[in-house]
Amino acid sequence: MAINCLRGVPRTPFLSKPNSLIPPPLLFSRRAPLVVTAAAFTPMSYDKELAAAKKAAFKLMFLLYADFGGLSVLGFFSLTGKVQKALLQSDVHSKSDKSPVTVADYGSQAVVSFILEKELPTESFSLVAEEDSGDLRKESGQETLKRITKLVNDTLVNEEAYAIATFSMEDVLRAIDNGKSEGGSSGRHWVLDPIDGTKGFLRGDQYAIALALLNEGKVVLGVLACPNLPLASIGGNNQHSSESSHDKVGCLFFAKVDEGTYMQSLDGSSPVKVHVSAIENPEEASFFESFEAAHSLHDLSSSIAKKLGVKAPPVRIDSQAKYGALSRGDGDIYLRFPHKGYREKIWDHAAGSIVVTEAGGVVTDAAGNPLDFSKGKYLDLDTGIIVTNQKLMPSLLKAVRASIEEKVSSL
Ligand SMILES: Nc1ncnc2c1ncn2[C@@H]1O[C@H](COP(=O)(O)O)[C@@H](O)[C@H]1OP(=O)(O)O
Ligand SMILES: [Mg+2]
Ligand SMILES: [Mg+2]
Ligand SMILES: [Mg+2]
Repeated sequence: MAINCLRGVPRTPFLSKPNSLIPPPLLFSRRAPLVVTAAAFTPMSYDKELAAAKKAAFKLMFLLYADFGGLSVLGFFSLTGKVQKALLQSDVHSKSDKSPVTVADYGSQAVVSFILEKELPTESFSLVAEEDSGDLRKESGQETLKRITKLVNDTLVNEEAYAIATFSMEDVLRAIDNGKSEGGSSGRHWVLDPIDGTKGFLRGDQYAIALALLNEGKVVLGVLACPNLPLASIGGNNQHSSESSHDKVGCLFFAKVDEGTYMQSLDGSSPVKVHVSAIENPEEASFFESFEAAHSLHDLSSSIAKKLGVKAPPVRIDSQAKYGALSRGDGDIYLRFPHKGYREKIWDHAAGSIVVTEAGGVVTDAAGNPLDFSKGKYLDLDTGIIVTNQKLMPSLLKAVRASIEEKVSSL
């Protein structure tokens, strides 16, 4: 089978829970009817939170953008883009699980942590994020820490409002360690994958900065910045492409609960609302899966695609860019079946899942259950993650069940 590998390249407002301090009979009494009801159902807009998350993601997009040439006028760079990019990609370390981590992963986590704290000073700050400072505190991590600190200072150089002349190495370590929260089902928690798809980043392929906010265990907003994703569709449908968008890369997706999903480019143009594809016939569908065979069972995906009658070859790309691409209808299905023993983390799916669901799609585990982000940093799920539009989901679930049963009985 030919493989398509991409390279380089208001509905009802959200209502808060009724105020539990108000005794239930009073809510319905004649003495205080309307006032209580209005106070009890204050809509939560998350406007401030979204603005802060977008600010952080845009800054990182500009910084990590594949070809900085046209953007240096904005004053974010002390180095030319190509040199900076080479530096970011050259300092690669291996974590205890053997996965790679770079100056960009650490730097991105520190920048997001600083910006959220500074932009939202009145809110209690909890961040569940992928990286920690353990290796950077060792003697062997000092050179890397210096590079990260320079990257953070270069990124935040124009932020006079933050009233910090320069960030020290200790400031950077503390900002990274802000990400140690465990999350859970109560209160608010930011969820961050500072570079999702580090392997794609290192290859010059797809990667994403993925930031989401949980409230009472539910994802209420998500921002997904994909610096290498073309503005034009990467699927066969090409519904968002125009002459000028063909060569442009750099897409930022954002979504708030019950308010839809939007996509914005780096050139300052207005956001456009996006929707998942409306395809109903699986034979016309195309599907995304991991570029890395070690991240997802490609043979299981191809068995599912065959059962569904999907004709197009898989589109294999790294990171949550798959969720972004699916949210604008570039493809119709995303299949993810990690190898046995792998535990999915919430930062690998929180932003992507709200971007897809607010665009009209459905995200479930292989048994059809919605993803539960309230259990701490891991997702506790059945076998894998499947994503598609509402029309295709019933037949996709049937094909997934049949393929998994076949696989189990062949063992
Ligand atoms: N062995 C693994 N199986 C599945 N996913 C993995 C594995 N190792 C790392 N990942 C994570 O999977 C995601 C990328 O998957 P893909 O590109 O295949 O969709 C990333 O979040 C990556 O982490 P990271 O954020 O460190 O890059
Ligand atoms: Mg990683
Ligand atoms: Mg990740
Ligand atoms: Mg990561």
